[in-house]
Amino acid sequence: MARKKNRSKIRTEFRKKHQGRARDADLTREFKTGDTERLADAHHGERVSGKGALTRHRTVFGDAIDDSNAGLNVQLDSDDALIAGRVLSVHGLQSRVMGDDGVVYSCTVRQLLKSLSTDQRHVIATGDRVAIRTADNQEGMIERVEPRSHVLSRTSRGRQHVIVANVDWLMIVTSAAEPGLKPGLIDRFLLTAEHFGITPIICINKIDLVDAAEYQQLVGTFGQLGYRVLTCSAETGQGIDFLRQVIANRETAVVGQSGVGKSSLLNVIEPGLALRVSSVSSENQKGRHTTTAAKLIPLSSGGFVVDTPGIRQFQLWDITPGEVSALMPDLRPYVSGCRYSDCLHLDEDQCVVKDAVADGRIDARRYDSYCHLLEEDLMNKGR
Ligand SMILES: Nc1nc2c(ncn2[C@@H]2O[C@H](COP(=O)(O)OP(=O)(O)OP(=O)(O)O)[C@@H](O)[C@H]2O)c(=O)[nH]1
Ligand SMILES: [Zn+2]
Repeated sequence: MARKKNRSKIRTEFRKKHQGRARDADLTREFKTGDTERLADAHHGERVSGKGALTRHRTVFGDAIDDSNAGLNVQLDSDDALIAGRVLSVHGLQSRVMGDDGVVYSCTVRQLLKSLSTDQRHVIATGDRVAIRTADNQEGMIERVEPRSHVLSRTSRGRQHVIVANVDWLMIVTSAAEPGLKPGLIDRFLLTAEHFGITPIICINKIDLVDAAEYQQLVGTFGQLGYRVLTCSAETGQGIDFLRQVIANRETAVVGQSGVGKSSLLNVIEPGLALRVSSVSSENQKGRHTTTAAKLIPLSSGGFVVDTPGIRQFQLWDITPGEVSALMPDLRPYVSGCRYSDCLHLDEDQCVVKDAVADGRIDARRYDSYCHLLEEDLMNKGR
């Protein structure tokens, strides 16, 4: 009996050991024969092919080796350890990466990654989650880019240009007064959020300047559509604790018209940031999105905000007229009932959306906003 037990134990141990070796052998074979690297990369999420000397193959596949293989990792040289980090900003071939150790490293990009053929103009985007190999001097090399979740991007000459990657929230800042609230602008930013699959939060700032009751109906309309709306004041501090909680441990892109108080809000959310607050906006930021790079700002509560001129005015770059109604949760349920499958719900016959507006099932202001957007912005594009 004792012998039996022993044998089964030995078999189990042998199997474990053997499986470990097989896995190791597979990895080694892949790279030793490896003039073609097949980083059909569980990490990068893209099929990749290219050439390169892969002396550090175990590191590349580091996460793919499961715990039962921990023994293999122990044998690695200590300098083979990669640090996870977030790309704070990209400047040409250099990126600033905040490592999980809290240190900001100036990083280059590994040659193999640079040579990857992707749809993006740059392999690395602000907000990317990366694995870096570091040296003592706060310099490093980006070895791996993790798959991106939501991105804000725009298409330029047929190529997707990622402005910022891995964004959770789109914080749409408006002001109750000075400048007065523009619901149509909120609608546009909501479409942007819907288009990119990013959760919007509508912040009505400068609530100290008005009677909050004025906005109850508007807040109600957005709330009924399932959007989160909050009123706040950077001046009095109203709503700030809540806002701080909402964005803690998230990545939040901040958008909104000039002068609504974006910098002021961020300064009270994160004392010490000292973002410039301007009483009058003198800068015309139109078109600046083409040149202004996004920057991630770490928050002490965890998470990051992205606040750059290029993102602030960010809206509707890649949305076509036909897509808009599907991005509006109040119009969406009706669109399939229209007579024409390509109905734009403007002047067409037997339009179910227009019927729903006529009998109050769709808010008339929202429909108005939809018409304005299509007729004045999207259908005039390029004129
Ligand atoms: N009364 C009041 N004034 C505010 C509030 N928040 C900001 N302001 C004022 O509004 C003005 C504009 O604030 P900013 O924070 O610079 O606005 P911004 O949205 O960052 O503007 P840009 O940088 O031009 O995009 C400043 O004079 C602020 O002091 C608020 O909650 N209440
Ligand atoms: Zn229609």
